[in-house]
Amino acid sequence: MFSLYGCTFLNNTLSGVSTQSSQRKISAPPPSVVVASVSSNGRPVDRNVSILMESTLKGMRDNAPSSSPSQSQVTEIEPASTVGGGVEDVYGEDTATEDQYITPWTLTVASGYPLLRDPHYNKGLAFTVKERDAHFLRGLLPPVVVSQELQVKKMMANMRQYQVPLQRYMAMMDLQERNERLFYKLLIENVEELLPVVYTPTVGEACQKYGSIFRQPQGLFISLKEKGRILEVLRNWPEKKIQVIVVTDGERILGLGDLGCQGMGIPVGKLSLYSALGGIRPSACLPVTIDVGTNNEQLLNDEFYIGLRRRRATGQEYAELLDEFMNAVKQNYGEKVLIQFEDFANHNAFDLLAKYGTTHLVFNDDIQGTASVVLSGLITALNLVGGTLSDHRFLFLGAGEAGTGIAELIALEISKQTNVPVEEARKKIFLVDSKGLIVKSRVETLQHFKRPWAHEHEPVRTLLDAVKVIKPTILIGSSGAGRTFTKEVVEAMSALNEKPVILALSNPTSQSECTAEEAYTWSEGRAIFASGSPFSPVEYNGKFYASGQANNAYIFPGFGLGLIISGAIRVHDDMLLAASEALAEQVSQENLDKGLIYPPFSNIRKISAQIAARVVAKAYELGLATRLPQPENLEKYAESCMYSPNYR
Ligand SMILES: O=C([O-])CC(=O)C(=O)O
Ligand SMILES: [Mg+2]
Repeated sequence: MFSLYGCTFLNNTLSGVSTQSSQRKISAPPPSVVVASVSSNGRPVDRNVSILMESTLKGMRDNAPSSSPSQSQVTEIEPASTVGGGVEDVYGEDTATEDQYITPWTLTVASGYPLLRDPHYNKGLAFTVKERDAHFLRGLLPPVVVSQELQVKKMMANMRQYQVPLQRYMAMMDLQERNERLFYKLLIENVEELLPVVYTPTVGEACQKYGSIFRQPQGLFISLKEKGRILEVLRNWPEKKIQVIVVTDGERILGLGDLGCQGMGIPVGKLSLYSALGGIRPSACLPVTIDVGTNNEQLLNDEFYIGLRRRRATGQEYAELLDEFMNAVKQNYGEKVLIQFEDFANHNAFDLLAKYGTTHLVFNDDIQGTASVVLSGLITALNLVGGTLSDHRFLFLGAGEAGTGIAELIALEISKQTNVPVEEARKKIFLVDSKGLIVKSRVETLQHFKRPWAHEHEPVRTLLDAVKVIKPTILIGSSGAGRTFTKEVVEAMSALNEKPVILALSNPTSQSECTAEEAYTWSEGRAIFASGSPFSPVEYNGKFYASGQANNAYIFPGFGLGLIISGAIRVHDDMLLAASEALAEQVSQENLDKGLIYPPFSNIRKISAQIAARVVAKAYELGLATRLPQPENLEKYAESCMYSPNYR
């Protein structure tokens, strides 16, 4: 028996080793990584073989200390059926299941050329001379050996050459497919510059053009054609130890509407943030797009469209596919896998969250993540505008997932702070939808998630009129409709308030309710402004105004990390409140002096660790954590669990 990177294996004789040209026998000089397997009895390799192989790899890949000398050690692993212990993940859990151990197998090792094509292990020019010899790379690379730091510098210089944002996006995706660690190092070290590339606003354009730019699968596509076979589809994914899934059905991609199957860019982007900002291992992340068709005529007529060419399934057909997916996920990955719902349309998002919130570890980023980020920004804004939350009046444009999600979390916080029932707290919050102010007389025709906001009030048709009669101190845009905070609206807010708080949350930039420049100009520099997508600092009357990015990217990576490392089995609203408070505490006096209500993204890993620590603490307090015993220093613990992109 021997130990490799914390995983214990039994030695045994190997037979039937493959000798394909790209693979070497196990007795060859030091292998780089184990990547392929064949059956010892000549039968074709079946799935169970690769499952164990891949989990084994995960152990090697993710658990290895960076200085581990055993990287070039020859590895012998017993036929799977007799391996007892399974593979421990980073949190010390045995994750392999019985049926992963049934087929006898042997292994071959990849080295040489295929190693340079494997994004998980490729280091490009950073392979040292010793590594080049050990892994049969001599001559395959030019002589120079460079550091990862120099690679980052070169990539950033290249990246800055591209004028068109979508070219930068594609360059980043290429890098992710070529050298994963370099991709994450680049992203982490240049987060403020690259976030708008891999995330909003550019990811929106990427989704719109996904059919044309599609090169490699970056996630799983589960369409109606896979009905009855979703478990099988999940098992086709090469990574087996999944901890976070971001899933969309593409019906409401950012504020861009129904992009069908091309919504895949969103789960891919969100999960790269999970790793870069929240430190979740890339191999533990699974992007999923459920394709039930699209009602987007333009896509249906686009010859490059990559999805099902049919109108959206609804009702039972839709519900059954989703149900099969949710059950298959639990069956395949256990109950502690986090499923993040992303960019579903309102008519499904609330129902899915309610339905699976009691049986799965689920989180809706658009309802809950955005709410937590906005509440945090408002808690911080109180330092600039004075008063407590309950002293303020809130007006929303948009009564969908984000609008009602934020409104509810604000009401919960007010209710907690002032000891009034949440129904009472809701009365300070008004919402306007496409038909005007949501009021009692409309209640019969309202969707269920809008009903708690139907207050006694006379009908009001427009946002401007609503501002005039409600007299809000805080105006929040979450409608997905761009340029709806007009000059008149911002001026009305500024006439009512010395420092109007204006949040234009809709994404991407084209859908923002107003620009930073408009907010500062029309309010004569008095607005406390933040937006979902980033804006550059604005000069007004000789003074520069920077604005914050009120985007759920501040919360979901750390929130998810907290859920995972505590072994949480359910999400609870109190965890969202804890996350909001943790984020608010990260805003410094210096930030506040500049009118910023969010901390800079450059500190995001530290911020995520703080958020995770608070979520972990809350999970234990609520009895929802399963990892025992509770770690002592939660922040240190969270940091110690975070993925590092440095080469080993
Ligand atoms: O993706 C983003 O930037 C924020 C978000 O969840 C959305 O707009 O749907
Ligand atoms: Mg979203």
